[in-house]
Amino acid sequence: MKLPRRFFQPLATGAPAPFRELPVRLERMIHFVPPHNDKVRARVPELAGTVDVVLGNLEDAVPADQKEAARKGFVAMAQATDFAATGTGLWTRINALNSPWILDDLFTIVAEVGDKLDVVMVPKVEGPWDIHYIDQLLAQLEARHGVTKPILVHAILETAEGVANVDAIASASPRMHGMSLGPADLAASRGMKTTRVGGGHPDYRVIADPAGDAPRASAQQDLWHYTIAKMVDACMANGIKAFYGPFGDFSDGAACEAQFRNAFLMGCAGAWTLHPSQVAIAKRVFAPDPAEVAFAARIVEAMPDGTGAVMLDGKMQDDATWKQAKVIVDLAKLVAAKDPELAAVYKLG
Ligand SMILES: CCC(=O)SCCNC(=O)CCNC(=O)[C@H](O)C(C)(C)COP(=O)(O)OP(=O)(O)OC[C@H]1O[C@@H](n2cnc3c(N)ncnc32)[C@H](O)[C@@H]1OP(=O)(O)O
Ligand SMILES: O=CC(=O)O
Ligand SMILES: [Mg+2]
Repeated sequence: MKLPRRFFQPLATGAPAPFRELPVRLERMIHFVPPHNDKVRARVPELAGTVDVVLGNLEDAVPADQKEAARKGFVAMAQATDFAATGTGLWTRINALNSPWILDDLFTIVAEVGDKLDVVMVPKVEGPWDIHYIDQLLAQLEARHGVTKPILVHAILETAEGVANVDAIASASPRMHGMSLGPADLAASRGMKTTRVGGGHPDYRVIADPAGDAPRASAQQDLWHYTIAKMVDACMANGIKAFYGPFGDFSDGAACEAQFRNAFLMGCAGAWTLHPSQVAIAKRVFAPDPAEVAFAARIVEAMPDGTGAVMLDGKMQDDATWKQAKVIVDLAKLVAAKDPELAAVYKLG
């Protein structure tokens, strides 16, 4: 374990000091772009103003013979657009630590566009040792290339070992931005019997006790509840953010919305969008419900210093519900600052 006083020291001479607090940013969706696909890449300047984060994906879904093209495409798209002008985050997902591509990914990207990059998403993180490696390497590259803003690290939780080590991953470095659930790789790693990317499974259900000859009610359960809860606790305990990852069935918007909403209600800040059709879903889900915002605002107003007990519409409010209300009001303010339509609906001062 590193000494507490050394936790925030830069890991290389000349590297920027790590953030003490995460920058406050609205990240309802992390929109995946395949940078080797010229047609999709050409849409990025227009797309950038409509999503909270644009991520250039270099890992899975990029064929092995296109890895170099994806890396070059990412550099080109990072150079072509001023993401900061619209408050849009610029992220990349690098290849896994055991792949032949990761060094070229980081060496090229930090050298070429390190000053524009907000977050590096690291796949298949197994334990804190993976984060320590990336942390050190990024510090060396930041120092070499004069990058002045620290590049953050986002881990994908997608192996059984990673889930077992989730707390240690979340607290591994001040560079940690957050974590995303990777249901496809995690399902494979755990030996789960599904070919779906996220969402439920019709055979994962509970069944009511028999009652004579009546048909027995049964209901589908959430395969991801346990892991999302574990991830949210690990992240929030360490002051970083939790995200739901991909939902693979683009034809089932309702199921995507239900999966995203469960994650939102459980504490996640956002989810991945892999297709333009999922962006509107994420915008709808990861902004608080206007009626909840109005009620939360009444709680905050009724308890100006956040202490005591009051009744609102027959419901008891106290210091704890004031904190719940603050979560909703603070998020609504963040959304309103970016979305004039919701700002008009929320009517927050
Ligand atoms: C499962 C574990 C993981 O690792 S998930 C993360 C890895 N996967 C990805 O990053 C996939 C990202 N998405 C994609 O590459 C594409 O959406 C794929 C899956 C290839 C489907 O594309 P396509 O067959 O063109 O779909 P489509 O005809 O319905 O597209 C309609 C128009 O939208 C465009 N589009 C598609 N995807 C994106 C995207 N991610 N960002 C921006 N634009 C996108 C298409 O080019 C198409 O455009 P147009 O209407 O023809 O001009
Ligand atoms: O990378 C994401 C996953 O689900 O696997
Ligand atoms: Mg994966």
